[in-house]
Amino acid sequence: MQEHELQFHIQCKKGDVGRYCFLPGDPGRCEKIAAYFDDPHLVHSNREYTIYTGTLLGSKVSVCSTGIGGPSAVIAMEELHNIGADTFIRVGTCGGINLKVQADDVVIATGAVRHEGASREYAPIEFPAVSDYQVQSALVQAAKNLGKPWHAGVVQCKDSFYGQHDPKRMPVSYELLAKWEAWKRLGVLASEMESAALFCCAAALDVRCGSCFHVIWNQEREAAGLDQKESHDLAAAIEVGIEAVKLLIQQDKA
Ligand SMILES: O=P(O)(O)O[C@H]1O[C@H](CO)[C@@H](O)[C@H]1O
Ligand SMILES: O=c1cc[nH]c(=O)[nH]1
Repeated sequence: MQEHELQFHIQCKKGDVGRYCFLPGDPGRCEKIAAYFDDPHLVHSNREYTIYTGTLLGSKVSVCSTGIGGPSAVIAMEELHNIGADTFIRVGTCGGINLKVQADDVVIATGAVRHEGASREYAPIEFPAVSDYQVQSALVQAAKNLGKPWHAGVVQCKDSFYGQHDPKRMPVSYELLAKWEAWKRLGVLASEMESAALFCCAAALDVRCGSCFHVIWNQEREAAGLDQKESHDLAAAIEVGIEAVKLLIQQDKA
């Protein structure tokens, strides 16, 4: 598809989006992220894809929601890349796994477990789903600059939200429970759904991608009787993402 044509799913064309794109799952998060831009405007909304564009430090930036799961996330990345985007930051939510990860913390992904399907159509399973080093470093620096509680490490991605939260009821519980135990023993920080596919798609397209997350809860802390906290205020994760893009814009200009 040509860059001047409307992209099939996001219904945008070259000029509509910036080089830097935020990728939340929830379309309702786009307006909240765009509120941090200078001169934000709604570009288009189609299916799960809602797109706003504005500027940060004078550079054009956009936010495009991706919906839930890898397949729709990589469609967004492919089509945004077709029309000029080359730097992506997923600002998502996750559920903690590692006991040190608490509700309201910010998790920054260094890599993602590929327990999902979409990444397999980009890279053989031996290939690691890792975030871009520059984006990852900018996210860590941003969390430090803003004084937010943060953790950097591996996140787990899967295709079934209820396979994470109610694995015993699934016919393949033997596999889900055994692998979940492995993620715990390997120190995996948290569970979400899109980064593995996005990181592999980014490698295939030769673009930069990183992820940061708001921790909603931690089912392992709850199971251990440590707490039952739940938080739905994503402000810290959004602010870390915005600050990271500002750092990247400054580095790219230099
Ligand atoms: O809040 P978002 O960004 O959608 O991210 C997480 O929330 C959804 C599941 O509730 C999945 O998309 C998961 O990755
Ligand atoms: O527990 C959670 C929370 C958000 N997203 C997930 O995929 N899992």
